[in-house]
Amino acid sequence: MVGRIAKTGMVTAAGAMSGTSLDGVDVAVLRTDGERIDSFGRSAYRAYTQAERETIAAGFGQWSGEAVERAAEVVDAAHAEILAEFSDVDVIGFHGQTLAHAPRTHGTLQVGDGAALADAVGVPVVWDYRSADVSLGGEGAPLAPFFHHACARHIGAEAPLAFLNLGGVGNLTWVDPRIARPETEGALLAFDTGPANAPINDLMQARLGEPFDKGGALARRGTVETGALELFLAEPYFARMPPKSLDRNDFAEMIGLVGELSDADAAATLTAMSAAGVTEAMSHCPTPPDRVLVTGGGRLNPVLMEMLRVALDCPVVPIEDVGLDGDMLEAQAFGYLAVRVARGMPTSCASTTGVRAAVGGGTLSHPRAASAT
Ligand SMILES: Nc1ncnc2c1ncn2[C@@H]1O[C@H](COP(=O)(O)OP(=O)(O)OP(=O)(O)O)[C@@H](O)[C@H]1O
Ligand SMILES: CC(=O)N[C@H]1[C@@H]2OC[C@@H](O2)[C@@H](O)[C@@H]1O[C@H](C)C(=O)O
Repeated sequence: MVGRIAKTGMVTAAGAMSGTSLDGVDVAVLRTDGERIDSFGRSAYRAYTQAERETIAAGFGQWSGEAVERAAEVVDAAHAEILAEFSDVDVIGFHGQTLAHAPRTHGTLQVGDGAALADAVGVPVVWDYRSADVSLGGEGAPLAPFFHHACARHIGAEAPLAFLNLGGVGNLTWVDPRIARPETEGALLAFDTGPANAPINDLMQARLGEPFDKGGALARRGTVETGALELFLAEPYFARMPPKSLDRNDFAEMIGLVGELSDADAAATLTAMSAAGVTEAMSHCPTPPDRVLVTGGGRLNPVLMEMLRVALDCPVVPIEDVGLDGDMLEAQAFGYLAVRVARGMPTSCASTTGVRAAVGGGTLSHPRAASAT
């Protein structure tokens, strides 16, 4: 039936992700049955303009009101534009844009209207991935771990390994690929490691009017201020047992810790903080992973990568080393999860978000014209 998703077999999904660093929208296609990855397909990127970025950023940390509505309009329009080129897929996974995330108190907010997007593109859309998990007591994040598990099996990994996403916020997934189902106890442990690029970007913007520290060039010229690093590591977040998750700006005050330092020393110290969050995280892994596969923009920062290599006891490599796409992994994840949601399969469990029982989070919206047939 037009606009319906086959109940079995491989389907083609496009995932769309707008991450916390607000560079733009990533879209990536894959073929999957919601369990196994068959193949990866084409991808596309739609950058936000500076004006769009500012409109979305004005909504950060807010739960409702005009700034949130304006941000949602920008997110909807950008996604409708880029996804118009993907109307040939069976299902779209639409993450939306996280504006605020406080699972224990307020909940979690990803703006973007998946029902309207389904109508606009003419393809079923899975969206609002995090709310169900939060309403059942989970953190609502991270959600990529079930996909990381599928990736580990796809690349033929035979021993526990870790996926590290270094976006605005960092998140780590420890995977035992020998366990067939991600929701089985012992297959996964996942949580946010701490800030990754967000404080570095904020520093660069505030001090130099640049969006990020390209190639870690500024940090490379600086010296790490160990006093500030120690204060950072005293944050109770690091001692907390996982699962745990963060909002983009939860560590925004870190900029204050480096306020008196030169630009280069401040950049070096914030970069060291990101690496230290990951080092702390490794101590929570059930067994030492045999390697860490790094995804997200932070893998392109050689200073951050060097700090991780010095601190960790196993190889730390960009995820391209195993043939995966570090720019598109999150978009692929939400395409993969869309198929799972459409087929009633779980997308998170106690060891990824802390939710009591495995849950399939996400709303499936069919294009209205198609569902009327
Ligand atoms: N060449 C580079 N050198 C240094 N840093 C880089 C480079 N390229 C990207 N980055 C950093 O990576 C960031 C983008 O990372 P990414 O696209 O993974 O974030 P995101 O997906 O928006 O975040 P999240 O995963 O938290 O939602 C940039 O804002 C920048 O800080
Ligand atoms: C609430 C939210 O949007 N969290 C994001 C953010 O960006 C990285 C980290 O914090 C992770 O928890 C999550 O994104 C990835 C894609 C995830 O859910 O796996």
